[in-house]
Amino acid sequence: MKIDGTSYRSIWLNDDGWSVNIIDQTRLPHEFHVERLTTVDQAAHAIKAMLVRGAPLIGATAAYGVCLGLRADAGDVAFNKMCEALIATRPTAVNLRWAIRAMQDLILPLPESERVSAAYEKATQICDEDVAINSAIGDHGLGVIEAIWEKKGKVGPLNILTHCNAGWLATVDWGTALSPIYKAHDAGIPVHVWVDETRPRNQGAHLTCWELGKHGVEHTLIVDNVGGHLMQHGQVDLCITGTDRTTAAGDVCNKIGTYLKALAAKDNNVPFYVALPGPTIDWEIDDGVKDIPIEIRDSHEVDYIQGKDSAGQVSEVRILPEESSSANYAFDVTPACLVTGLITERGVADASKEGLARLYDRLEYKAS
Ligand SMILES: CSC[C@H]1O[C@H](OP(=O)(O)O)[C@H](O)[C@@H]1O
Repeated sequence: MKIDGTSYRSIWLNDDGWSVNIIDQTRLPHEFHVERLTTVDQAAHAIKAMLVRGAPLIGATAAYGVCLGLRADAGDVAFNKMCEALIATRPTAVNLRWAIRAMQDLILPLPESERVSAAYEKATQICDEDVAINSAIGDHGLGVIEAIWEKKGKVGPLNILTHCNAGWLATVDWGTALSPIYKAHDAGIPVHVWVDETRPRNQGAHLTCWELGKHGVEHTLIVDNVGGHLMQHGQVDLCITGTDRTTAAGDVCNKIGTYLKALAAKDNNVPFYVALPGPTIDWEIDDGVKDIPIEIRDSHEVDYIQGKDSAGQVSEVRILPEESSSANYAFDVTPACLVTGLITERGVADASKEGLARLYDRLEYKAS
């Protein structure tokens, strides 16, 4: 996507052909900083500390992390060790496991002399495929938006609520939940986005607002608990969120608070769509609440909030008493029954085993 007229992806190879550039998302929106990764440990840290985040981008960063690690040591022992270290960075987004498995399937049968070049080719392919997938999600999501816009009598603006950041910063480009919004904006539909700030790391305030602003999309930041009120008063025409892992039965794991938004949407008959790239589907499980590991992150993220003060200095301040403790659950699971539809690169699927199996030619999976 464009930043002040310059096109960027969220991750890209340097001119040296081997080191990897990322946008350090922990510094946005107040500072745009490009971080250069030269080792697998730096890639692992970037994922764990959320310099990069978002399921597809986590997968892409892990794939390039393998490339960087193989440059240092292409032997089996080192390779298996780096794969374990990358997998251990964050437990919920399935793209991380998928990307590492793809690299293992590719690399292990190869002689050491061929591993580095093959890994870079695969990592580049993963990134390019992600961009194509997300653009296609945007096209199919545009159809959903156009239908709701039509039904509304094309009386603007079309109010869309989103949670966290599932924009181009969460992927290599285009984004998932925001891709249909960008396409609708570019098609001249007057979209307005309610942006959940998304405590505790405020990906909505820091990242989604920044992205939408750079693309000229009208938006309003809201605190996380406002969404239900807006829906009760007819101020939300549809919700679109991302997902970090969706089960074969259509249960959706996404940033903490998504489930509550889906409940409010159901109660107010507001369409609740999830933008879902194929690599984010976990075909090995059906029950998301039971089987998806929910990341519990350091309480520091809850206890402190980051911002820029009136002197223009970026710092963080503690928001609770020293003697109080906090809990930091990073994701929750929205059962398929609360999801209106899954917007994928192949089309819009019902949030069901049958819906996904049909769309992904896996009809041998019988609805359980
Ligand atoms: C397209 S994946 C976006 C997804 O990832 C976010 O989680 P995190 O920022 O912790 O990586 C959030 O769940 C978004 O919906």
